[in-house]
Amino acid sequence: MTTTAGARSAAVHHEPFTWAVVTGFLDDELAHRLAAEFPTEGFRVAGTSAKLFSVRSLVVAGTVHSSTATLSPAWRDLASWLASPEHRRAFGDLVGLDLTGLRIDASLCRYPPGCSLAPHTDRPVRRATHVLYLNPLWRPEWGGEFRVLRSDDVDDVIERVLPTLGTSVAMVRSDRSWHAVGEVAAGVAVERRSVLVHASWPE
Ligand SMILES: O=C(O)CCC(=O)C(=O)O
Ligand SMILES: [Fe+2]
Repeated sequence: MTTTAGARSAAVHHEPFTWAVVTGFLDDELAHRLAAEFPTEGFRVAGTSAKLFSVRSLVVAGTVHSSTATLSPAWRDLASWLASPEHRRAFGDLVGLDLTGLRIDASLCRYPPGCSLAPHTDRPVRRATHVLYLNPLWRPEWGGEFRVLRSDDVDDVIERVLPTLGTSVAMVRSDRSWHAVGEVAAGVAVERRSVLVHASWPE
């Protein structure tokens, strides 16, 4: 599995919580293959907003989910790598944490047009989150941007990150880790695709 060991990460910010926009976490060729082979079957609906997004498990509590057997080789390899000690270290390096002993979960996400995610900090069981975007082309007017927020106000924005292939966002959960996803514009012909990776406190 070819991943990029030294992700081309921008600065890690520590205010008002620890977050970073990371580029090149996955090798370019692999990222393009994953985007081209992004599955569209086997998802379940999730979320609480009017327009729901859908998710599909890749890794559950450090174990590759059985349903990945139906995915392409590139996606099966990604799932194995996400469940590996090498990935745990790479993820920990992004956010400056030792993730030893934490639970790792990963899932695929699809946001259809009209879908958004209201400001939230993630649940306290989360220790750190890494969201990798799988959209080869994304225009700013399509919305769907990740918003790093200063508060629970959706317009109190520190940074907007377009969900383009090769970009990802890593953050450490805290009571101040406010973030949101802008609404994917109604009428765009694409959906917003991502892989959501969590390190959680053991239950
Ligand atoms: O998709 C994103 O950019 C962020 C998703 C998120 O914050 C979440 O699912 O908790
Ligand atoms: Fe979140």
